[in-house]
Amino acid sequence: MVTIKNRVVIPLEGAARPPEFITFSGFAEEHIAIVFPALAPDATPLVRVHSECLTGDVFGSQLCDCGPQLHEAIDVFSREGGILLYLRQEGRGIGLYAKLSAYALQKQGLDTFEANRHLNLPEDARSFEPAAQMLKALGITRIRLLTNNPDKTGQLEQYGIEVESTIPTGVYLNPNNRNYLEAKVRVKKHTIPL
Ligand SMILES: Nc1nc2c(ncn2[C@@H]2O[C@H](COP(=O)(O)OP(=O)(O)OP(=O)(O)O)[C@@H](O)[C@H]2O)c(=O)[nH]1
Ligand SMILES: [Zn+2]
Repeated sequence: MVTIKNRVVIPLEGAARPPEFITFSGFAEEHIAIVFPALAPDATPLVRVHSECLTGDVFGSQLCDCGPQLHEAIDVFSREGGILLYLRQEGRGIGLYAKLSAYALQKQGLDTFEANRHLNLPEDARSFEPAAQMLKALGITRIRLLTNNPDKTGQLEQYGIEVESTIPTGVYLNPNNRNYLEAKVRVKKHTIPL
C-alpha cells in the first residue's frame, strides 16, 4: 500500500503560493507529488502526470515537448492550483542512457518507438499505477487530467481513478521535434493537432 511519507513546502520562483512536495512509501522509485494550493478547493482537482525527461525538463531539449509541458503545468497550477505527479520514468521508463542510445538511432531515421524496439526494449515501459496510488494516498479518486496521451487516461481509469475530463496541453512544435510528435500521433494516438 502506498502512503504519504513526508510533506515539505518549497517556494518556487514565479509561484505566488508555494506548493508542497510530497514523498511516499510503497514503491521503489522516488516519485513525488507537487501539490499547488487550489483556488477553488471544492472543484475536481486538475492533475498532470509527468514522466521525467532530464534532457527536456532541465536542459530545454528541442527533441521533445516535455519541458514546455512541464512549465505549462507549473504556470497553470501556480495560478489555479493543481497536482503535479512527477514520475521517475525517464525515457518512457527505459532510462536515460537507453533514451540517449535511442536518440542516436533516431538520427539514423528510426522513429521514437522503432528505436526502443531496436534496442530490444518496450516502446513504452511505463505503468501509471503509481500515479493512481499516489492520488489515492492523497485522498483523490476523481480528477481532471492535463494530457494528450490516451494511454494515461485509460490506465488511470483502470487503476481506479475517475477521469472527469481530459484537457490537452499546448502544442509545442519546433523543427527538431516534428518527427517525434508525428510518431506520437501516428502510433499512440496522442491528441496533438499538428
Ligand atoms: N525512449 C524515449 N523516450 C523519450 C523520447 N522522447 C521523450 N521521451 C520520454 O518520454 C516521456 C514523455 O512521454 P511523451 O510520450 O512525450 O508524453 P506523455 O507524457 O506520454 O503524454 P502527455 O501527457 O501528453 O505529455 C519522458 O519520460 C521522456 O523522457 C524518445 O525519443 N525516446
Ligand atoms: Zn522529453
